[in-house]
Amino acid sequence: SVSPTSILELEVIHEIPLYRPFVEKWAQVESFQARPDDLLISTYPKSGTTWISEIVDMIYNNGDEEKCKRDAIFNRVPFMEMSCPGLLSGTEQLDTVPSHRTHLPVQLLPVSFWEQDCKMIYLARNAKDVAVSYYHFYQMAKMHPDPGTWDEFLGKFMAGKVAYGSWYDHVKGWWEKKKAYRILYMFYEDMKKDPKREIEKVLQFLGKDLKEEVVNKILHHTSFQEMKKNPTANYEMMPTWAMDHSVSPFMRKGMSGDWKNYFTVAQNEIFDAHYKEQMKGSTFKCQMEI
Ligand SMILES: Nc1ncnc2c1ncn2[C@@H]1O[C@H](COP(=O)(O)OS(=O)(=O)O)[C@@H](OP(=O)(O)O)[C@H]1O
Repeated sequence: SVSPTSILELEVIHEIPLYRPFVEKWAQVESFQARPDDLLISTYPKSGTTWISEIVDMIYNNGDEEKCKRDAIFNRVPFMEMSCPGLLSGTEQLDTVPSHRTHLPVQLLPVSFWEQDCKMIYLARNAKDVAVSYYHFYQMAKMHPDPGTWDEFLGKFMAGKVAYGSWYDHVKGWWEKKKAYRILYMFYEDMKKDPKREIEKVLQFLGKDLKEEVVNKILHHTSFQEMKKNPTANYEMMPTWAMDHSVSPFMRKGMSGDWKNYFTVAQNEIFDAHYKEQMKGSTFKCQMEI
């Protein structure tokens, strides 16, 4: 039988596969006017966007947890290119907030962000864990086409035939841009290893000085365990027609190295060879586990 999700297909815009409703409202994204003091959080999907967004909101609110529970994370740090019938689009929300998030590759980012020289935080996560997390997300978030089997999905991921295209091009594109723009390039694996140090890097980048007890509060509030049970951080405030947490929770495992539970030995060998080829010539380095 054909499930409603399996009849959805991605559109392609400037060679990047993307959700149809986003593409239909593309003109609004392209013409978006960033302000010089806007902060942009940029990631390939499933790389820890929600985690770094919660950290940034806690920093802006000086570690006040109650203030950070004022609304769902997807409204506190709006998703720039998001458009979905029945929900406020990202560009409609952006005027009222200091920080935005995007999954766009560099070539699709509205030019105003470059022109205004906005500060940007890019967060990368190793490709294998991203693929596993994305596979689960494809199943629970209803705007996706049917991912097929894990093996089929992994093939699509490697070929860049998933929403937002190639992980390899995405991380490399932003890696190059950081040479010329104000980009703090972070890694999910570093955040898992030493979250306090990484929060301090963000503070420094934003020119914020907070007392150690406040930093410790941010650390606690943004841990996986706390965010998983926090309805304003765990996406349970999304309507169930958009996300079904009973299929797979948005806050799934929050660990590094879960790919080992999914990749077969053969898949891993093929993946490693392909990875080497794709990342050839780049100085980008990422830990596959911690
Ligand atoms: N606090 C914290 N600590 C560690 N890990 C965390 C945290 N918050 C979210 N996550 C994990 O991040 C994955 C979701 O990524 P994104 O937020 O980028 O998803 S999205 O692209 O915005 O849909 C998803 O990863 P997986 O668990 O591997 O699926 C989340 O569990």
